[in-house]
Amino acid sequence: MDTRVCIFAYGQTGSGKTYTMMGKPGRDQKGIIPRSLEQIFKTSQSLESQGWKYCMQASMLEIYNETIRDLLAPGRSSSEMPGGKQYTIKHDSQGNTTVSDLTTTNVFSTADVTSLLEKASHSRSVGKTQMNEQSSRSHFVFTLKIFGSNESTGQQVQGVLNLIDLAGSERLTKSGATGERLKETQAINKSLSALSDVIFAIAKNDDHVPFRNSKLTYLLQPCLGGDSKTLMFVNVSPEASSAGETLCSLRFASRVNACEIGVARRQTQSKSSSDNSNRLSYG
Ligand SMILES: Nc1ncnc2c1ncn2[C@@H]1O[C@H](COP(=O)(O)OP(=O)(O)OP(=O)(O)O)[C@@H](O)[C@H]1O
Repeated sequence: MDTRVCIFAYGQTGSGKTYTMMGKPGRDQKGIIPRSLEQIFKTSQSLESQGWKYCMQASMLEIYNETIRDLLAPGRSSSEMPGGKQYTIKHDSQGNTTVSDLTTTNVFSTADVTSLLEKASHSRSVGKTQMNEQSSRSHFVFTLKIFGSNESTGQQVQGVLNLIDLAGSERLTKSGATGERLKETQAINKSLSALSDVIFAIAKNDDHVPFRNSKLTYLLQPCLGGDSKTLMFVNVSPEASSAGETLCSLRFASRVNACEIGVARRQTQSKSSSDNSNRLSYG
């Protein structure tokens, strides 16, 4: 049985999505990723006394111009040309997702994850826009797979946590994008609108949900809707010059927040787990 969770950071370029998800390493300003991992490791340790043993596997990828890149691949650096391996996404009948050839690393502590995050941040596609000196030009997806087994009761549980730093939503004129940057911005905007199409199709209970319209939505298909839990942070910039973008982001947030897209069911039999959420939470 699987518990699947997605947490997104959405917003205009430079509004603090990466800061929200990663924090500032080394300055004790932790983001959602290190905080979640700390919590997970703490909880797994506290459950040891009840016979639970956990195995955790992390992977990190980015989707840049609709192409998957493995951020933990040996020898990977941001100067590498895109292309090379063609990573393909597969879902099995149980809703387990695999990406072919993607590096998956066993992690045993928060320190392990921190060093992987550092490695991944050096490999991420960044570029300079008028809005942000170090702008993320890709969607970043951190995935933690958790396998738990209880020696005394024989129970087994599985979970998947996806933490996603989306590429910045931005209007072409404002971002100052030309050439490659323009192509990137168009790809980003297209995939963000594919994400909202999927969310709203699930909310409306449409027969067809267009998961296949972008790599991001196809990758996350089993983790969106159904029994899964999804949370979205919307980051906005307080500057007056960003008012137009802020309004767009807030409009998007209020539409998303109005979505009730399913009932998140508790999937584990662990006596200690709480079941206080029966609604997918957006916004
Ligand atoms: N709450 C905050 N406190 C302190 N600094 C912040 C905060 N939010 C953002 N920053 C800083 O603002 C700058 C832009 O933030 P960040 O890179 O997180 O934006 P972003 O939304 O991820 O942008 P992009 O989409 O272009 O990648 C960074 O230098 C970041 O450290």
